[in-house]
Amino acid sequence: MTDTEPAAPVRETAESIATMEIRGAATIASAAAEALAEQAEAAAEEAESDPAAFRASMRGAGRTLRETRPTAVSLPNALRYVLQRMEGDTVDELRRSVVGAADAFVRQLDRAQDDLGQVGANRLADGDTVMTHCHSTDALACIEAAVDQGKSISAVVKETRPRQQGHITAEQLRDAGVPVTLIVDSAARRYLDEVDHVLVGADSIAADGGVINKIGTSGLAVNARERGVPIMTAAQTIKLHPETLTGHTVEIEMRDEEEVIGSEAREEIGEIEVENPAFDVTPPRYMDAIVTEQGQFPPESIVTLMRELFGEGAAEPWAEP
Ligand SMILES: O=P(O)(O)OC[C@H]1O[C@H](OP(=O)(O)O)[C@H](O)[C@@H]1O
Repeated sequence: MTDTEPAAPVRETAESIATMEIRGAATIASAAAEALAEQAEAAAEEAESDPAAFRASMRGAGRTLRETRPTAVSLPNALRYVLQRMEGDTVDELRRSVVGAADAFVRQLDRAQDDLGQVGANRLADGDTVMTHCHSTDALACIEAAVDQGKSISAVVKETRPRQQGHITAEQLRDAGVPVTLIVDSAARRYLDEVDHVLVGADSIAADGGVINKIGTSGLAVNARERGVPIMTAAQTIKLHPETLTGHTVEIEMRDEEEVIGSEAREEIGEIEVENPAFDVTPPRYMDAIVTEQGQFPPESIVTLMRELFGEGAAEPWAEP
């Protein structure tokens, strides 16, 4: 480990996030916090009695993790939570503060998901069918809580091209005892007449209530509105994007074309332009509710909660001083 190179656990976590072996906004946040805790242990040995070296090493790890994927704000919010709580005069004090903050962050994340699951479950009635998009642990928490409340829930699960995270959703819902019908994305509108709710997660929520989620969410939301089917986003407050309070937009990740068109098909078709945006923005007017651990909000009012939680702005404690 050198000044610029973080310890192995951070490098491995960063690589796994970039390749989407670790994916899903909440899971990414929790993996990043845990990697910082491991970095703190390694840096404490390396830095011995040099607090400045320890701090520099933690900032470097933060930068490596931050650079993996751009859209899910839960990642920088996790790094902020942990690194802003790094305090102490000695390396050992600094180490303990980082490990403690990372641990508190992960516990808070789990609790928030349980709490928002209860709120989301209250919106679902016994006998309801829910349509899902992609794979969101926050969204699944709502269905699982409804099932725990004794409600009978069925699901229509969109496969979610190009990475087909819908398969994970289908498997997990089936294992939770929820009858599942898997459909291709383009069949969604046809099935909207058969569902009572659309339920999606979020990677980021903007100050105007726009929901940034897996590509295809905005089209689904417009169709749901046209069919009169309510659509909700399940999102812990770590998905609130503080930079949008000051007018910044959320960067949409563009992924490799290989996810859209494999090498064989590419060879057959020949030269052709391919684009692969991973996310899109659903305007607040097409979303009925944002369900968080602090209750449900009309999208347009989420800015109030955002100011309360992130009003001090979007610090970058991983930046070089
Ligand atoms: O935090 P949870 O609710 O688990 O997931 C939130 C969102 O993260 C995922 O992104 P990706 O699959 O990492 O690109 C999906 O867009 C999902 O809706």
